[in-house]
Amino acid sequence: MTARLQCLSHTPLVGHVDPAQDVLHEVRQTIAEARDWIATFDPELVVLFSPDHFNGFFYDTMPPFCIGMQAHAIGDFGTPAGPLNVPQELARDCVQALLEDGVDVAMSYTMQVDHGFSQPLDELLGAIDARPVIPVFINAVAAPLPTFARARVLGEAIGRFARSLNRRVLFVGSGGLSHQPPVPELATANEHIRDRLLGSGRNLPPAEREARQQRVIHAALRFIEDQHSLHPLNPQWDRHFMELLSQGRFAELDALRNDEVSRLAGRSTHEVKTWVAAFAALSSFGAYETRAPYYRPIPEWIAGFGAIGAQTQTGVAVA
Ligand SMILES: O=C(O)CCc1cccc(O)c1O
Ligand SMILES: [Fe+2]
Repeated sequence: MTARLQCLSHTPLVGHVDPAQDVLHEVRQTIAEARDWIATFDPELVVLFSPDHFNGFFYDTMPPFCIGMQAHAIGDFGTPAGPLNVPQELARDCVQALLEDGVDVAMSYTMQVDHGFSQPLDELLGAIDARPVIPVFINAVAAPLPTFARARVLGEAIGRFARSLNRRVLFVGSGGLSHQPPVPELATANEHIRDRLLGSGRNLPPAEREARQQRVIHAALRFIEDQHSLHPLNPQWDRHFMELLSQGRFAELDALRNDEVSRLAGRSTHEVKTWVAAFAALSSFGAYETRAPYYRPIPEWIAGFGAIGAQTQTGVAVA
């Protein structure tokens, strides 16, 4: 009964607006090393926690959390498109176990996902369908948002389910850290954007998809020149957050307030709830130790960019 964890920032700007060669190299090394570490573990099941960016989930019915029984990546920004390898029976068992455990989640048999899911699968496992994966969506952009405490509760319950399987399980958290790319908000949206956020954005016409991507690319180019053109990255907050996770300080993570986090580190920082859920899941297997922490603010990617691995402590029996 063993489990590992890998958390990793994502950014669709890779290959569109890249940092200097040495930074790029450093990030590639970090990811390559994590990929090898995962391959050595040879996980039989992956549980991937990720947000969405109004590509698969909209305000027509926006769940705080949703588990996919089947999922399809749209391939935004040139990320891999196509079906994920979701073990449907197992995903269904997971939903049932959560409901019986007192954690209500939504489910989807037609889950549409974006770079938040496809990028870590591709980078860490080699392809989006390389290994069986249960995709777990956490709403990180459509206010009002779930709390940090509920992300922790969700993670712990998924961890208990995973532990009952007696398989090698890898938990992955995708997104963060501090950042605020130009993701629209319902409160300030014009009529057209509002319509898109309410659900008509599910399958954007190609020209509008392209315009949307160009908007993000241009925001990144501008952000390199002026780091106040978007909410500034906050390395200090990011490092503190990674420290809390490393040390398993879940009470302090629970106490993080959504409005405060948005104010300090940017609205999309809520993506880090995927990290909280992943670490909470691992904590259900017992005490853990972290490995290979990486952090660097990368304005080219509009991201406080981080990575960290963790595994249950060797020699510590799980009760
Ligand atoms: O799809 C979008 O509009 C947002 C893209 C995006 C940009 C930078 C960092 C991210 O984490 C991210 O998701
Ligand atoms: Fe994101």
